[in-house]
Amino acid sequence: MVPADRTTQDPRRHIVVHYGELGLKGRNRPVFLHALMRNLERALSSLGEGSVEQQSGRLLLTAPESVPWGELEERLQQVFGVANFSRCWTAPHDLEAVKQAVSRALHGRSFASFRITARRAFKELPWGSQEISRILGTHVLESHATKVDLKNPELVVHVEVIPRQTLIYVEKTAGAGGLPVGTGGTLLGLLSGGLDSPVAAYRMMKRGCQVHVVHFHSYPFLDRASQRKAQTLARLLTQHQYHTKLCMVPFGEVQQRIVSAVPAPYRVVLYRRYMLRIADALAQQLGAQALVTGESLGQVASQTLSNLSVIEAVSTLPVLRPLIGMDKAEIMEQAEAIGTYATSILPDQDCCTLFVPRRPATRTTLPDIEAAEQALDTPALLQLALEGTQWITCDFPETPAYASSEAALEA
Ligand SMILES: Nc1ncnc2c1ncn2[C@@H]1O[C@H](COP(=O)(O)OP(=O)(O)OP(=O)(O)O)[C@@H](O)[C@H]1O
Repeated sequence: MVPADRTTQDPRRHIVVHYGELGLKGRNRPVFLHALMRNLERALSSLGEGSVEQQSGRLLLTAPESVPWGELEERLQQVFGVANFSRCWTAPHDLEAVKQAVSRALHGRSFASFRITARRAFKELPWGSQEISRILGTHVLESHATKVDLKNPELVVHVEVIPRQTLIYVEKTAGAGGLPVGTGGTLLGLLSGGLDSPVAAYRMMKRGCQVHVVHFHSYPFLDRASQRKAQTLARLLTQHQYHTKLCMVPFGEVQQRIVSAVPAPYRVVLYRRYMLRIADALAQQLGAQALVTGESLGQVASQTLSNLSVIEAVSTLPVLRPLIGMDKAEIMEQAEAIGTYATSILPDQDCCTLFVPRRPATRTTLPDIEAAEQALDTPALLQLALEGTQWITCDFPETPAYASSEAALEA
């Protein structure tokens, strides 16, 4: 069977992108559209010369014909703000040309039944939607052994008449939904090597935020496994936002001081409070407006309501917890769907497994915890961690700078 696109003389692939929630944005819509167009350009930037153009409530993309459709599909499915997209064929406002474009779109396909769905975003033409459907329906019946089925067709031929041309497409691929990254502000996500925090970061990216990430590790007390996982996870997340800063914070020394000065049941809450203090300072440097964690109510001892409020009391920024009401099974399902599951379940020793007490306190109070912290020199601990922080930049498509920072970590 000859692939459909071989018959066209046009050396470019055309793609029509429909956006969902963005269309409801009223007078702010241009800002959201601009961000979506910029993100689509970035997503396709390494695939050769192409273009992204806005036309009448949809976006039209071109890419070199040599790029396999599967590769384009994979890239476009990662762009937030896209409701669906389709490979399309274009024709001028001329019915004979439209018929030819329909033939090109259907070339090599066999289907038992079909329907034409015509829409006009441009009404200054003599033919209406019904007439277009009738003429093109007859054309398809003449060229294919098939029948019309308006209710349950095997194939839907979409025809959209827009001001400068007519678009024809037959298959829609669902997009990622959400809002374009860059429209919701900047956040700093606390990224462990585990299952929950990458999902939390993803959910905020889907709402249009740029999420930089911070990972706390206990090297050289523990090996580098958690750092490698955090780096792989940051790289996976970068496919959706194109640029991520990953801060690697040495935390082992801080933990040792906590262990030596504070009653064992309080350790985990104190670890978290110091993580948030450090993250808060890094967020200020990054211009981030809030922190994000993968906490979910009741999942472990540090995630009871009383402990969560004692922990967040140290942050000057809002602490967002997009997974707070989700079950572990739901989070795991999401991790699978976004491609982080396989990395998250790789064995590692998270820094918080170091010196974990047998019976962590599940109901701490702020006065008790603040009294316990009196035994610690908090500014000195923060300085120690911040001075040792390593900054890694992840870009998508990947750059040599990323490869070199990764090599440095391996050393
Ligand atoms: N080593 C770490 N580096 C960065 N953030 C961390 C680290 N450990 C924990 N966190 C943050 O604290 C949250 C709660 O961690 P905790 O270990 O209590 O729960 P968890 O359910 O195992 O989370 P996760 O699956 O994300 O590791 C994490 O979701 C993450 O946002």
